[in-house]
Amino acid sequence: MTQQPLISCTNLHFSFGEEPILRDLSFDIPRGQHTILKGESGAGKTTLLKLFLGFEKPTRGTIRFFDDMDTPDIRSSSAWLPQDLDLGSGTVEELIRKPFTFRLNESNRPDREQCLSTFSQLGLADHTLGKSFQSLSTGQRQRVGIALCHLLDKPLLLLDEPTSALDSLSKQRITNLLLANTSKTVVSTSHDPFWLDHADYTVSLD
Ligand SMILES: Nc1ncnc2c1ncn2[C@@H]1O[C@H](COP(=O)(O)OP(=O)(O)OP(=O)(O)O)[C@@H](O)[C@H]1O
Repeated sequence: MTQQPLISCTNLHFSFGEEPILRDLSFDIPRGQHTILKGESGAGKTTLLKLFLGFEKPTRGTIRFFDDMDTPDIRSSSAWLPQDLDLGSGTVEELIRKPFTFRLNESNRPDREQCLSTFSQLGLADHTLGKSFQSLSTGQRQRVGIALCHLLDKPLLLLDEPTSALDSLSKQRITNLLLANTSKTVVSTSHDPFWLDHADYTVSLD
């Protein structure tokens, strides 16, 4: 029996003003799999993730979330890694603890050992926790964001170009951390041949 998808898009259109971005897209996001949205720069990959998150609304067509993934709830059920993540000012530890102060995430609040273990799996030194987030390199910021997505432990991960600033060892580490868990649905955008090799499905926006 074919499993019900987690997200289903039907005849999806999206325009910014007069500028059409997405035209008549229909596809499913299968649960427990890694789907990559691919397409040339400007094709609308980030925009599609924002439509999933409800930050933008389709001009026409529908996005249907199954099970507990109702549209108003999508942000509670997902961890989002934006491109060029900026968590603000403060130490890495202060900033990654912040989302766990919300009632929604309280039950997943990690202890220091869990934070350090996740950091270590991503090749981030222990002392990174005490550093100012603003002082980190782009690749370190990206890995801190990935650590946070992992620690939030949500059923859906929405990752915008998660490997764009990373070397091959870091890419492998992310693959091991995020893609080994088949209970999670991962949707990412990418141009990266290494990451594209780790897709179960791809959706082309070209
Ligand atoms: N807020 C906005 N207002 C108007 N146009 C926008 C806005 N955000 C994005 N666009 C336009 O929508 C198009 C798609 O942008 P998007 O960021 O989704 O592309 P992308 O496929 O993720 O590109 P890249 O691979 O370069 O990150 C681009 O032409 C962009 O200029």
